[in-house]
Amino acid sequence: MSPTAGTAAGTALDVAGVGKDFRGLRALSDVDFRVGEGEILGIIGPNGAGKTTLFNVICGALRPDAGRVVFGGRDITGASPDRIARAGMVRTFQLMRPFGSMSVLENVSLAAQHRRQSRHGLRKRSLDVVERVGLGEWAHCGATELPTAGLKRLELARALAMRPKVLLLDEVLAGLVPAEREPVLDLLAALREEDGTTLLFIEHIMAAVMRLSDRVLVLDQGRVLAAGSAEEVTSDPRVIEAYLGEEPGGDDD
Ligand SMILES: Nc1ncnc2c1ncn2[C@@H]1O[C@H](COP(=O)(O)OP(=O)(O)OP(=O)(O)O)[C@@H](O)[C@H]1O
Repeated sequence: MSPTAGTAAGTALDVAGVGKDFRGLRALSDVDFRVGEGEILGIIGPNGAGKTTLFNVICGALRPDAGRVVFGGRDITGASPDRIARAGMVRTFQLMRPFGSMSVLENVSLAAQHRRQSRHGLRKRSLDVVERVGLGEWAHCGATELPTAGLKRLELARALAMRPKVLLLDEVLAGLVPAEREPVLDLLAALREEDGTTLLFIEHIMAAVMRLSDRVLVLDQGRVLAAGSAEEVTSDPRVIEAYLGEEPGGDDD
């Protein structure tokens, strides 16, 4: 990871001209955007728009064919996911993959080991995070005993245990009923308010996008179709045609 000149102060993430092809299929094309420190960016777009591919490129799971990714002033294009996570950019996955033979706390501790800390510090950090996501009562239960909402919280806890500066959330609300979504949204808002965490979140549930985002990026066919406040993008006729028109509101997606 080499320092990159010219990154504006206060920019957490700079994605510049990113392109990605899968055997001739253009999944991302010239994607450009910046995220400020402590900003919350919602990412929306139709199925296949390239949202998850974008996360994979940012987090090092995929190497882009063009462009670069600069995190905290350092060019991380092509760095390994592990190295990027250690540097403080962490993602959650749409499909949760906890270690079923381990307890909730053990799963979180394992993630916490990514950041160097004492044994005592590690246990304390893991317990704090388990409490924070509301899984305190489940700490010593097997991870596979958790209901869907609990698995989502565990996925979030594992990411938080790595003390992210930038957190990328891939449909963290999917599969939750509205009453289960509220505490997760409150937690995400608190992460920014209390910890200053920068958040990027892919989401189909527009009520959540409207509530949480400072800014919204709309992807369509691998390109940035629009970017702006939630109000701006949701009233943009191109966005309505490409995405919102097909599934208005999306509250129970
Ligand atoms: N590993 C891969 N190999 C080949 N094609 C891929 C691969 N990953 C994604 N794609 C294709 O790239 C395009 C973008 O997919 P991606 O999963 O990034 O979209 P998305 O916006 O996240 O969609 P969804 O909302 O359905 O999750 C799609 O056409 C998809 O089929």
